[in-house]
Amino acid sequence: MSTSAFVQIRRDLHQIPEPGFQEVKTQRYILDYLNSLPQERMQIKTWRTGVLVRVSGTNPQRTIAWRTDMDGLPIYEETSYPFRSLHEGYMHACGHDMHMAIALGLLTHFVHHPISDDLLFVFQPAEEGPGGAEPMMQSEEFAAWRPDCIFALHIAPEYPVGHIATKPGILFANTSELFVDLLGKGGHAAFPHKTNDMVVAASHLVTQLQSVVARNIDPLDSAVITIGKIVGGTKQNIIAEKGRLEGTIRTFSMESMIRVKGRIEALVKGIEAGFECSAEIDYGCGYCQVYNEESLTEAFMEWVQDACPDITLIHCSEAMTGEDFGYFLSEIPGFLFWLGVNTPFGLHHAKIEPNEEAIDVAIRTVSRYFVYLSSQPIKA
Ligand SMILES: CC(=O)N[C@@H](CCC[C@H](N)C(=O)O)C(=O)O
Repeated sequence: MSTSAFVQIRRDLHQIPEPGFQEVKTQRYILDYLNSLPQERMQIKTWRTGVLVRVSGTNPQRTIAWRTDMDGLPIYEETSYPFRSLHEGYMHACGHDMHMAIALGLLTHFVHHPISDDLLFVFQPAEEGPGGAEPMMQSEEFAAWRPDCIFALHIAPEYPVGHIATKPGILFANTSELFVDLLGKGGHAAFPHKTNDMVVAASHLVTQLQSVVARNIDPLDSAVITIGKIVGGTKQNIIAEKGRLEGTIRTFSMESMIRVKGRIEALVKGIEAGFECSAEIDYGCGYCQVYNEESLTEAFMEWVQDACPDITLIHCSEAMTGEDFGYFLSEIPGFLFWLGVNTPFGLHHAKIEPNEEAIDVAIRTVSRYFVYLSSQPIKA
């Protein structure tokens, strides 16, 4: 199959972004594509809206896994693409369409050119939330095919095509979603003294939250609190009875995560007292850090340096991004790397247009890496 076929696959998938655990059309698309391939070496299972595909090797000593995420984001697309999202209000703005096309490209390559080891392709739902990796790992379907090592990539808008960036050890942060619901007393805009205004309370809370990272976390450690959504009120002359903040917390250490949550809880109590309202905190889903297994990552970086003259390797720093791929890495050795896609708009931006040439770069590099890895003795 030619490279442009996987660009077309990416475009097809780009048009049908779906929220976590609702990737029904995406799963159907993947299954239909798999049906078009020679079946002899493949075993296929579904798990919820995910797909697991085992490609048998010629003389397997181990199982090497490749994981892609599948879900889209609630964003109104603003790209210049003729193949824009057909699902209004949803967009593949985090590159999962690129990731899936790359995974299908790799899978197709190995169906036609098997290596000695078995391969497992993991199409995992709900990376953006509520998190598909952890329950998928606990599933019977995954357990029956549990791999010996696992790898993944994530597109990186800031790096040129042909650049790969990673590092041993921690690459992405621990995350926790954050939802705060405030309940006060609504009323007429002209009589604020008879109400408890939750727009004002929510505004104070957003401002106070800015002090947590600045004043409660060791400056040599890192943490982020982002409030990405604030909801409150119904009309310009009605005082809002309810307010809601939706955000996310990122930390490198679990100690900082506990500290941040403790401070948020204290500030929310202060808001309850100060604004005579009640509040509820919900931490939604949380992901553990992405920790790249040191020896495999170092060996991969050396291999890229020595064997891939077409690739520029970047030794990057860790980032405050989250990824539930961290759950796989908490039990199975492997790593994640950034793949340069050279676009001025960042991840989660309505205008992001990753350079599709990166699809071929990734298929070429990872397929060569798996051939290399499969030729290496298994370490005791
Ligand atoms: C790669 C990436 O952008 N991942 C997401 C993961 C989000 C997890 C969860 N919904 C949260 O917001 O905490 C990210 O935002 O880093």
